[in-house]
Amino acid sequence: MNTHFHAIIPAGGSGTRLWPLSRRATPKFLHDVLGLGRSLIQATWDRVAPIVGEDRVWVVTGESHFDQVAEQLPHIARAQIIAEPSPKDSAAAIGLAAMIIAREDPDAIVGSFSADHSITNVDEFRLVIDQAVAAAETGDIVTIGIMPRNPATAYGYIETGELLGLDGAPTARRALAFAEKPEASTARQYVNSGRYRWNAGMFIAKASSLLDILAEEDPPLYSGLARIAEAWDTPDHDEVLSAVWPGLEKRAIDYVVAEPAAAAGRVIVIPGDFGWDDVGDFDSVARLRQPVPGEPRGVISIGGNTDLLEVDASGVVFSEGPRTVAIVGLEDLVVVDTDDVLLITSRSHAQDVKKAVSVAGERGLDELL
Ligand SMILES: Nc1nc2c(ncn2[C@@H]2O[C@H](COP(=O)(O)OP(=O)(O)O[C@H]3O[C@H](CO)[C@@H](O)[C@H](O)[C@@H]3O)[C@@H](O)[C@H]2O)c(=O)[nH]1
Repeated sequence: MNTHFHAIIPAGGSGTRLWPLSRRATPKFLHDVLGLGRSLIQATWDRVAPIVGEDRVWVVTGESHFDQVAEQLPHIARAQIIAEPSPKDSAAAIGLAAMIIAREDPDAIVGSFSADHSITNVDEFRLVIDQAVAAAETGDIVTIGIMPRNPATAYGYIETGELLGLDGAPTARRALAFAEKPEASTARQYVNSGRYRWNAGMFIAKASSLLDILAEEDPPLYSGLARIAEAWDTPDHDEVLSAVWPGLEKRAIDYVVAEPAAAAGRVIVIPGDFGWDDVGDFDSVARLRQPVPGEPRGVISIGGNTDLLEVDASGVVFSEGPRTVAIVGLEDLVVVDTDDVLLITSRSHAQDVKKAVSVAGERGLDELL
């Protein structure tokens, strides 16, 4: 075990495509979306804590989710749950954690692992992360590239270049560029070329390298975070945080660190094929719950004490209540039954659920968001 390797789990995405299960007050990472008996953030902890050691796992989350995270992860030190006053996207979240870690451990290597992903082959994941840590010793930013299964438009793509022949990381390649969420036709070209991989949103790097790039690319964000990190364990914590945080720009780590580093030839990609999925929508939930890939079974029921009456039907039902749900003669249906919202859609429209959330927002139905 590399005793300088720390895991950062950013837990802040809104998960609107999994609404009304995922809400502002209880985002998707707090739910047992996959029916594993563990929420997505607990499953993330289960994967990364054995790799880095329990005392080197850090979570960055909204202030309002602090208690729920602490309750779900009883083995994390409360000082390692970094609470944000408001969402400022992944660059601020990961940057602040990296600064706080680097103050304690200047030789730290940090790896960011989303709180809401699914990985089915954990042994292979571990081997790939071991390679990533070895590659990070070069001082470059290391990312994981997943072999695309289809021309998805919900992911970023990484253009891969030559094999680097690194010690401890035999499959490492140079990453030439990132392309965030391309159009469908561009995504098809990428997949057909065989040179592109999905960006799994994992970045492994020396904290000092990551922070140097952040400082160069976005000086105001860097200096704001540096002020906060400096005051983190001091009596000035609250005052500095509330003075500086609201003014920070919302930017994703992909734009602030990964893309400029790739342009400077400083990103390494490790190919990873370990059953990765970002559990982005109900279609992916239904797929992940299939016992046999590609073979749909009847209706999958998750949560609650729901009795399910299914006749010639398939799809996925989430229910928080005791009501019986009957589905007759419908294929690939998605039903989510909560106290105040009933969502009915199909797996093929799963991406559009976020539009319902926008409509609810426009109508001022904030209590439903
Ligand atoms: N703490 C905190 N975390 C945040 C915030 N915003 C985003 N995050 C976290 O940062 C990670 C990525 O953010 P997303 O907003 O979910 O990114 P995305 O649109 O899915 O795209 C990224 O991930 C894809 C893979 O899932 C990539 O394919 C894509 O290129 C990109 O890296 C997630 O773990 C999310 O919880 C925030 O304000 N605060």
